Amino acid sequence: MRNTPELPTVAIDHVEDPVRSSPLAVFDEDRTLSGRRQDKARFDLSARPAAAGLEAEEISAWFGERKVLDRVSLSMPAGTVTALIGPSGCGKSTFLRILNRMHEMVPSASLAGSVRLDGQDIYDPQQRITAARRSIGMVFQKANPFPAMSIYENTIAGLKLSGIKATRAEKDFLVEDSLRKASLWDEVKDRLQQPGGGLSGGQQQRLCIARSLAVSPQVLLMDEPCSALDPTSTRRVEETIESLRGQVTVVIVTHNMQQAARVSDTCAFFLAAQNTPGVIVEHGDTDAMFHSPRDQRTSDYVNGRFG
Ligand SMILES: Nc1ncnc2c1ncn2[C@@H]1O[C@H](COP(=O)(O)OP(=O)(O)OP(=O)(O)O)[C@@H](O)[C@H]1O
Repeated sequence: MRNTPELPTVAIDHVEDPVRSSPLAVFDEDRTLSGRRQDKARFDLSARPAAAGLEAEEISAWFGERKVLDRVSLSMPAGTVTALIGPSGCGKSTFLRILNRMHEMVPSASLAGSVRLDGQDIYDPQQRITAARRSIGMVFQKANPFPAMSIYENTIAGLKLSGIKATRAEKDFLVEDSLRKASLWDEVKDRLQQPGGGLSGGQQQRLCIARSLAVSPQVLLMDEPCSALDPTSTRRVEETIESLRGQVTVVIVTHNMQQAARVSDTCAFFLAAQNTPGVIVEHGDTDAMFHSPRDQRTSDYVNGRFG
């Protein structure tokens, strides 16, 4: 990966109204003393959206003049886990960042093609960037909790940034629920007010997953989330992915073939031949990709013969 920015998963673009675009907010009609109507945002757990399918169609990407992806199409069905595999530099992370509009944050970057979330083009000019980023969360290779913020506040940081009001009981519920889903609750339940930066690397990564889950994403993108973790932490993250199946659509970039085989339903093998942009050589059912690939290059890669 190159030096693209590592942002919190809940980056907010202040030009837009973050409350209006939040999937967790409902609006109560309220009247001020002068009789003027005003809407008040409040937290509503029942408003949590279901997993959504992602369809990438004919995606090409450039950094300056250099084309790094060429007409890549991939369907990521709702509630499934898709692994993106392939040698270094073939465009997996670039593709992942295109799925939640992070690629466009790199000044020289451009792209062509479309990404549809439940049929809606996230690049449609009518669509808000913040809405796309909130529905499509991201976890990075390097854990990035807010170090001085408590574990409790870290978990619900997205709620706060969205300006959504929640009662103490609702926040407590969300903190526990998100930390449980991220397989971290038992380890931190007695020290929720301690700083997130005081956790181990593996725990920090799971805290970041909990923070992403707390804003109820429909899709969770994970860019080599275990590459800096020990085997135990890796197993916990994989358990989390397993438990999210059906509830959230997960797309994970991994260099670990055993991990791809363990966690994913479908796999996409990316490859960039010398001086050419990355393409998907083969994609399909993970079992088939590992045991009876159609393309010799896929067979060579999954069996460790190159890359
Ligand atoms: N910010 C950037 N500016 C210029 N070129 C970039 C930038 N980020 C990535 N690239 C280039 O785009 C190509 C694809 O990079 P990308 O990080 O998407 O590949 P990758 O398959 O995820 O690699 P890795 O597995 O090593 O993370 C590479 O040639 C890389 O050098």
